[in-house]
Amino acid sequence: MSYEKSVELYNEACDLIVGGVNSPSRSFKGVGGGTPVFMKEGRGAHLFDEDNNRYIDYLGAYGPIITGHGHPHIAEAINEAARTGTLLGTPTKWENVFSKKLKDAVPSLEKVRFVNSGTEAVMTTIRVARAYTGKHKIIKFEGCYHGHSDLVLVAAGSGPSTLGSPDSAGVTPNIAAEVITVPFNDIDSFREAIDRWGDETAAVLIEPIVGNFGLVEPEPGYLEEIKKLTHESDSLLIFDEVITAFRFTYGAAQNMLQVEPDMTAMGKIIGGGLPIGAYGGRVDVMEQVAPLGPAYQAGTMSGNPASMRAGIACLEVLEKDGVYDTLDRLGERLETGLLEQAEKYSIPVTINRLKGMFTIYFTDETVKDYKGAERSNSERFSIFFKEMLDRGVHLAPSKYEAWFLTTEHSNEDIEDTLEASDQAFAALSSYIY
Ligand SMILES: Cc1ncc(COP(=O)(O)O)c(C=O)c1O
Ligand SMILES: NCC(=O)CCC(=O)O
Repeated sequence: MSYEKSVELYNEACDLIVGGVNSPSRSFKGVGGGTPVFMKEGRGAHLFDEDNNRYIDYLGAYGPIITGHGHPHIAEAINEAARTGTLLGTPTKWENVFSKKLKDAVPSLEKVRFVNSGTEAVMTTIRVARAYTGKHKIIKFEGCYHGHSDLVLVAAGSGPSTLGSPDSAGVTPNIAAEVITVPFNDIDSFREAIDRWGDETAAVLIEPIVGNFGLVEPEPGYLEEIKKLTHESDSLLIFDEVITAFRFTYGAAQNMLQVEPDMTAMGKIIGGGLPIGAYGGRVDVMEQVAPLGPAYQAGTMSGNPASMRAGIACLEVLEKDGVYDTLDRLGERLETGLLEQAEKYSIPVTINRLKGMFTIYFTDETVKDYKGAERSNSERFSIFFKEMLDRGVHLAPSKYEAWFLTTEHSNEDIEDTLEASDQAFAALSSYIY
């Protein structure tokens, strides 16, 4: 495949934009370097780059694009918002319509607030928890990523881990000292942390199903025990469902897992591809927020009609019968095919999958925490990634991310992907053996 135009654009971008990208996850540093592909169009399950190469897309823009690129129902909602005012600076009925839709799907959201990104949503839940409890520290889990606000850039997975800096520079030691980190799926470590720090802990912040050191599910009973211990120490439980909300079911992961947090942060899918974040939870906790309470949070762009209407339209697509079963069926076919091929070429892999989201780890061990994901083979992932890209399959350029299926992937896309992966595994085995 020729990437001439991407190379040209990337060189130009490097002169103009720091690192040539507007989010570090988009650089190819995590896969040994190279030129990120410049896309000019997305259509359904496919992307088209500036050199007119076509890709089957499994990046899904890092998760939001669950209904495929340019979905007509969402496009129509955005067009309508463009015609009638993208930003009015007053309340609009769309905020009510959308809040009600979210609340109906996720009952723990007694009250909500819309913001503009997952980062903002999580950042604010922490502030609100501090206001409510009068305590300062938070407990988070190693390798979970919660956006780029200061407090959560400690032991962060995803982009920070990919670039080898899970603890960001520029976060002051005082702030870092407010964060206690424990390994995911290890209840004894959590118990020790809460025994030691519970009296000072405002909130326990967790991805109930992890998406940032690949996809990792909680072990049975783990979240229930976390919730019990958190409440025993008069701290609040916050679920970061920025990736997981509306990913596996029409609702949040908490609906499936049957564990309700005190507050939830959301983003990605609920914006239908436009910038969005939302947080919500128990009414007595949420009433800490201005103008009712003393915790300040605001936003010029918050609740803008375009994001609201795109989000509502996206949920209207997702609430149709059979959407999540289809994602599951396509995911299962891919998982089975990839495992068969890996075995054929004697390449040890582990796949963690839930419905239409999965991660392939180049390791023979079960991956249940960040350390396990970290031990998986980076070099093999990088080779596989590039071989797939060259064959028109677009994945996230990091072993810590996931593949995301959309409602627009067809059986043919899956079979074409498996044809490409068979060749990618063959090429990889020639590097190894
Ligand atoms: C679980 C989780 N929380 C928060 C964020 C931050 O969201 P955003 O990139 O919209 O700020 C992300 C982004 O990937 C995420 O995966
Ligand atoms: N899983 C982590 C992300 O999706 C981050 C995307 C970005 O920061 O560009």
